[in-house]
Amino acid sequence: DELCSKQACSTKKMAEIARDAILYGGKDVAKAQKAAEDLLQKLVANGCDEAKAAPLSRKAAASLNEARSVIVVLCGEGDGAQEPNFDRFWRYLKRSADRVDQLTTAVLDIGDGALGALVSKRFEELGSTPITDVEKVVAALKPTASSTTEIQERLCVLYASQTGNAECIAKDVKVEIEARSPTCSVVVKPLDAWRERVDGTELIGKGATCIIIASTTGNGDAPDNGERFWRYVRKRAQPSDLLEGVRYCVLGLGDTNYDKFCHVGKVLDGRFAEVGADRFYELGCADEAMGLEHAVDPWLNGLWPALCGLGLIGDGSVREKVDLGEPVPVACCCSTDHAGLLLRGFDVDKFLRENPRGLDEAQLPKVREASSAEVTAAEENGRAGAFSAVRPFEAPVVGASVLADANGRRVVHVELDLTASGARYEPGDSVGVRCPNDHESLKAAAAALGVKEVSSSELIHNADLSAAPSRSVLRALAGWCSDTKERDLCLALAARPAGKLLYDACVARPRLKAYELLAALPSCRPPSEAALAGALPRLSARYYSVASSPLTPDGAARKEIVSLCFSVVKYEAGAGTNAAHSLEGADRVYARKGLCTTWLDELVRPVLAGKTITDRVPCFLKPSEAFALPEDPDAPILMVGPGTGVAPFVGFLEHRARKRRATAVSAPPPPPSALPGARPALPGARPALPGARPALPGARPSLPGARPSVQRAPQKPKTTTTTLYFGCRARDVDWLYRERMQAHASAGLDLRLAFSREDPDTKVYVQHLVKEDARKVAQLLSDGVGRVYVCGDGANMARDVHHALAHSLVAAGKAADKGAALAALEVLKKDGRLLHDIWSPIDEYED
Ligand SMILES: Cc1cc2nc3c(=O)[nH]c(=O)nc-3n(C[C@H](O)[C@H](O)[C@H](O)COP(=O)(O)O)c2cc1C
Repeated sequence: DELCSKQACSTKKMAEIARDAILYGGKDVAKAQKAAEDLLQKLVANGCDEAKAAPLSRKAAASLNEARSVIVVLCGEGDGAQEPNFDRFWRYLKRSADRVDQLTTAVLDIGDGALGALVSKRFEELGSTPITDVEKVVAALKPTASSTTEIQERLCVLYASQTGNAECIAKDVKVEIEARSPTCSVVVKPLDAWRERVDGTELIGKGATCIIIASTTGNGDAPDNGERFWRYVRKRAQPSDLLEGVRYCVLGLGDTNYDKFCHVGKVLDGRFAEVGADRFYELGCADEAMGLEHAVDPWLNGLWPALCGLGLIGDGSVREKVDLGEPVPVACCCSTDHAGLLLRGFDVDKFLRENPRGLDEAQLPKVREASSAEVTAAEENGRAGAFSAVRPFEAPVVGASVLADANGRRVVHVELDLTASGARYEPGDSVGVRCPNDHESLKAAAAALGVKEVSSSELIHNADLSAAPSRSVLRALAGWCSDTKERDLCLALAARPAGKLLYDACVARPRLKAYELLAALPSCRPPSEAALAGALPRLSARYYSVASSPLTPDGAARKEIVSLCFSVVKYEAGAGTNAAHSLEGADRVYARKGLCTTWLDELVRPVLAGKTITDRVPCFLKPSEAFALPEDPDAPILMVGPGTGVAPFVGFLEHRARKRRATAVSAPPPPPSALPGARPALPGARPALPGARPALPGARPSLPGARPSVQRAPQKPKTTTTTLYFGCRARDVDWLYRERMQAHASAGLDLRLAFSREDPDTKVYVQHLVKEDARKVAQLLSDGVGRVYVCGDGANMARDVHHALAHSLVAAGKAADKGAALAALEVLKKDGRLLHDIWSPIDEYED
């Protein structure tokens, strides 16, 4: 009646009525009405109390252009022209030229279907979006969370993780929450999946409680799987209520060796609050330099009560109060030869008595199937082409050489052809390499699964079998053990704080790998490859700096052949355990290898022997905006890159030289006597030219074909706008890219070499040379244009070089004291004139 009647009823009012309405009509109007009302009940039950059911009318038709969504329920025959409950609506609709592009429509015909066909066709002509599925209409009509006071609780753990630490912690958090509240279901996703919907709302949407675990990578950058959200949330234009109704807390992971410690975590924590989200628990910042667990464990210990306070989980108090008490005597129980995880001396019964809930079955996670959807594609970048960590390019290997191979240190140079990928790289960029799990780990996985060989790509390429088993992995393995002792051991290792000592001895110190543990648990049988892959952390990409220029030698064209160099990682783990913990056998040393560098080294061995290989390297380009060369190939730059830290500078030097050639602004040729590798006149004197060996009595003879030594060069090349500080052990041992460096030095590069093991009395490092050159360094730092680049080990070298730079400023009178010098360096960093590409030594173990 309301709809059909009354001139008195305004169009606006009609629009309100028609909005979210079910309109019914047709010859058998009673039947249509009944169907409409049933539907209405369904809508109301779905929280859609704005919806109305009303008969079709002309005015209803006239106000469709203001409606959002309409369901038309029809029951008639033929074309319905004479049916009063349809006719006027239809006549208006037929003649109307008003577009209804905003409208979602569903037409339900419970008669012979003819009227429905007419109306549907007309709706479409006018631009509406048809929905044939009523459930979808119901969902479309359902009010958004903002218009209702009943907000559904959701708990999401979102991680931004480059090398897997944050991801592991996120998965552990889920397992822990579900153990405390078995009815609670937690979604764990990469941060970039924030738009995914659960129950119709986004993961970071109204009503969600979000635990964000975010590491920082690059130079204060977000990891690939959090980068899109990172950009989205920081946009200035975002409204101040963007995240209203979201409860959150943030755990940042970082490393104090880097400048912007936990930058991503800190910024996200502040930004969420700025855009209306409600912080329910304080920010945590974990430092990898100190050991992440020192901050992560206390932060997690505070998280449970905070979630409990929100009524989201149970208190789990019993488990948290247990303590290991006296150290449990335990034979160090892992072995790389897979002899078995021996429990000699580990008294499981005693452990159980002391930790009544330490091995709680409820801790066992539900088996989760692997889902590639969890890995969101990194945003495709123009320069990176269409390839990413998720979809790597299979690059042919077109060259390789060994740069050093002595004293247990092997450094390899590899050339990959990226042409077909469409990527366009620049010096300063990095290449991410996605290596698969190694044969040994896949063999162990196949044995545990009871199959001849592993076939699932998810397990071969995406799950990290070599990662240290985290608590969630331990719990998954426990759940798959039929032997109770093995199961209890896994749970004991996962129990916190009770099992920490055990974990340190058996997992952390020896750097036990997940597959080794799997191999040592004969009764552990994962139900499927997907289940095993799903329990493991993601096998992340390893990044290597580009060590080449995309320009052809004459600088005239581009060729996307990219060079990388890497040191084949080998190290020992396990030593140094505190004997006071009475852990037998804990002093055993384990030989460990880096996964990716070992794989790459093996892959390119035939190339080194002059053969062509068909194997490809799955990789993708990671462009760097900041760590880039200035446009002008003659702009002054100073580079500090010892060891493989020199890689980007090899690319820089090649690029500058080629660019100069192309623009015909090359440096004047060097004087003929300025030969790189020349000897200085006096013992201990600074070599006149790079690479010179001091003329000490008994010095090693020159290599065959080496140029004769010369005394101090009479004149330096004029162009010394480019300076490189390179360091290694000894010139004949690990001077990487020696010939290239010498060639560049001949063309004007000021090459400064620090050899740490040539003089038994004095170890010379790059920072010493930076200090020696205080005046020149200070001049470049304060000239307003020059740039300084530092690449390599962030723990020691980068810090010492930083102090050496500060020292230079003071020594040259450019800063009053060290404090002022450090402040000046901070300004230079902000201005993009002091740039770092550094890694922590721990990476050496992990790649
Ligand atoms: C290449 C690289 C760059 C990094 N840059 C930073 C940084 O700028 N600030 C910081 O606090 N930590 C930095 N870190 C340390 C990481 O945040 C830390 O290792 C963290 O545990 C990694 O967590 P993820 O495995 O979840 O990515 C960097 C680590 C690497 C390997």
